[in-house]
Amino acid sequence: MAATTAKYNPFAGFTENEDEAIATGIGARKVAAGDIPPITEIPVVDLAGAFSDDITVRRKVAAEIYTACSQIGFFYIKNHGVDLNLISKCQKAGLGLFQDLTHEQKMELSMSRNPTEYFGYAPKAGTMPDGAIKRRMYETIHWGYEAELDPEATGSWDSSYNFYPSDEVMPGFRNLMREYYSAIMVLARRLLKTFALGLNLDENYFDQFTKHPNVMLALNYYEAAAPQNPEGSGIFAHSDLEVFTILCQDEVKSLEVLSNTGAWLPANPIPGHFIVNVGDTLSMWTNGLLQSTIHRAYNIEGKTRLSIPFFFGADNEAVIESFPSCVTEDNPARFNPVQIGSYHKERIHLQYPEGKHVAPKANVIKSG
Ligand SMILES: O=C(O)CCC(=O)C(=O)O
Ligand SMILES: [Fe+2]
Repeated sequence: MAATTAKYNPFAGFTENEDEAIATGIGARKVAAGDIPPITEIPVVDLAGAFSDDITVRRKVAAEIYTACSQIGFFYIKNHGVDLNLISKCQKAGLGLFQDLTHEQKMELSMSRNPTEYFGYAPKAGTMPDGAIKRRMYETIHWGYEAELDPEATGSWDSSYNFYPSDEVMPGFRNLMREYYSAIMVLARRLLKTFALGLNLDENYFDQFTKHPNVMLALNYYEAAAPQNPEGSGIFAHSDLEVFTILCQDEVKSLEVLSNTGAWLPANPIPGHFIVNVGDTLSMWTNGLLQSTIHRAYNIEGKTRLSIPFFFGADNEAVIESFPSCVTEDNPARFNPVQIGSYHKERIHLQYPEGKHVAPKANVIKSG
């Protein structure tokens, strides 16, 4: 076993200690040296070709993404197919949820009321069942998978775990967010095929692990904090746990990505672009070939900020075990296999201990 197996802690997840996150998280493993060039910026990929009917055009984009992911694990995408008008409507409505609803109205949607899943609203600091306070630097709301919103769904699914403000409280909000959810699922399914192509796998290779994916759409709301108080608002250094993340930022600069030089690279918003990053699951599946990179966001520009991350995770019963094609004599298996359902729950629980920690449901797809 390579030395990284002992050092890597798959549950480092969300620690408030940045040095610990960097030392034990899966991110930022390849240090610039020898034939690994120092990374000084996050590449921009034109995704139009990924939707082409021509496989050679699709392969070209896939190769570009593979390079970006093997070096920094983050890339911007343009021509991603999601309507820009829809995005700005969601950003406006999202701000409204945090700014216009009362605390009581938000708490009606609380994650702590969700019987089984970590979906719903979570305030900036959560009170845990044991009375302890969990420090978070942002407010958030999460929604999980609905087969109805997935172009490649293989069945229907109970979606009662998703809490939305009612139409009386926020007219049209639920429909709008679900429209965005559908659009981003189309993009996510396309990205999955593109990752597969870049790895020289069958384009549909990931289908076997993503029949009822652990997908989560979130709105993160960050209050304005003073520059001298970065921990007043933001998100601590971490790597994402899922397969990949598609992040929609507003115009406020905040996100930073840990480069292989040890420097924090700004990942400032570019209008009309999303940022995509590799999560721990994809990094482990590819035996570290693709990088799940540590990132953080301190909101010290003096403005409130809303980001819309979309996390694409795999099926509960799937196992994260390096793909055979990614294990070689030079790169022996680096990670112990983990089952996705329990891994997800344990990692998410670290960040949202007010959610109920019940055993993950098997991904039984209801027919019809
Ligand atoms: O808000 C951001 O820019 C980053 C959010 C993020 O990293 C996360 O939710 O995992
Ligand atoms: Fe993240």
